[in-house]
Amino acid sequence: MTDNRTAPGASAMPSTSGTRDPHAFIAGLPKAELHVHHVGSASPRIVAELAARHPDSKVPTDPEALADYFTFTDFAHFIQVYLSVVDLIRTPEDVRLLTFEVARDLARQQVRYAELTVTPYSSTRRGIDERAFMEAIEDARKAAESEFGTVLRWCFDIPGEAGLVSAEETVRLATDDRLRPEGLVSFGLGGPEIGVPRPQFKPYFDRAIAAGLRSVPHAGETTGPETVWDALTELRAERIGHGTSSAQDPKLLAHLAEHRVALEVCPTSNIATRAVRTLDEHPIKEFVRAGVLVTINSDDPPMFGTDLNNEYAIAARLLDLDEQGLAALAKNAVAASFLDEPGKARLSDEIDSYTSTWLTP
Ligand SMILES: O=C(O)c1cccc(C(=O)CC[C@H]2O[C@@H](n3cnc4c(=O)[nH]cnc43)[C@H](O)[C@@H]2O)c1
Ligand SMILES: [Zn+2]
Repeated sequence: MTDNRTAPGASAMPSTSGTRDPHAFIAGLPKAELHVHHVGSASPRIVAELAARHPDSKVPTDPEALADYFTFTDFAHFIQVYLSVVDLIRTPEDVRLLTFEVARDLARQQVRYAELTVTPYSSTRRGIDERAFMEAIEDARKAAESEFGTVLRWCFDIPGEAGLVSAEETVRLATDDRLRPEGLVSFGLGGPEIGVPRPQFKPYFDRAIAAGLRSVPHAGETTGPETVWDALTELRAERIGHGTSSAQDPKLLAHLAEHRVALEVCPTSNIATRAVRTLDEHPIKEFVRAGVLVTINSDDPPMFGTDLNNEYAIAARLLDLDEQGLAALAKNAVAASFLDEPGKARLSDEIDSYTSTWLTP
């Protein structure tokens, strides 16, 4: 096991099962977020502002009503609600507002670097001009970096259930040199997995990879480990979104560990969409035990009533981590990110120096 993987119990510091409360440490810990959706990050504050611009929307704006609205019966219900929030984003100015405000919320949690999953198809098909869409996200990315110091990068994902038309549109937007945004680093696949086999997307991933993008599909969130194998062999995945069901296949876990294919684990999301019954049944421990590179992420934080700091606190409890263990987890995300090597070294050093200052009496 390399030193940037979490190894519960490997650290000399007292664990979170002792008296230490990890929340303050986590709040200040510099972090990278690798699995967080653009629209799924719209906080009640952002939703309220968008809904005020478009009062015909059925999305409630009162925070209490919104909490009820964001309670899901299953994954299909989650997607239905998700798409109602997508319907609130109608103009390039809405896109810019959403992106900039999402960056503000990330920066407040000491997220220094985030790969934000954006679904351009959902916006262009609703009539937003493609060039204006790209300009809006890029403009917000640059403004956020200079105002908050948080670096954003994009993952363009295919909304799988919308079919191959959406795959064609997404790969076109991602690879056309006149449109492709500077911040784009990866290509993904989201939405439901049941009835949406991964192999059909191979030609689109091949084109994206040929254009220099990294492959990060969702897989094994709501279907079995065979979907994760498909993502690896057909879509050449370098990281897996969720990958929860990998725990059912020891050979798969060994493969992920050997090839350093990181899992983007989002514990609260898995409970909210009913992919996993309870947090205590979450397979994160099995992943770590098998030597898989585990990263902690928030997915659609306001929709799931969480944020990245809370996901780290959950991981600390499930994995019995102390400060060193949490820092190792944060460094896993840096290692698995698509930052360049100097960027990775800087952020890892920042995590180390924060941790040693914190632990110095
Ligand atoms: O935009 C459309 O018109 C459209 C039409 C048909 C189907 C879809 C989708 O399936 C959109 C799904 C949307 O969900 C996003 N997302 C957010 N969180 C997750 C997750 O945990 N697992 C999978 N997908 C997720 C994803 O980025 C898609 O954009 C859209
Ligand atoms: Zn996701």
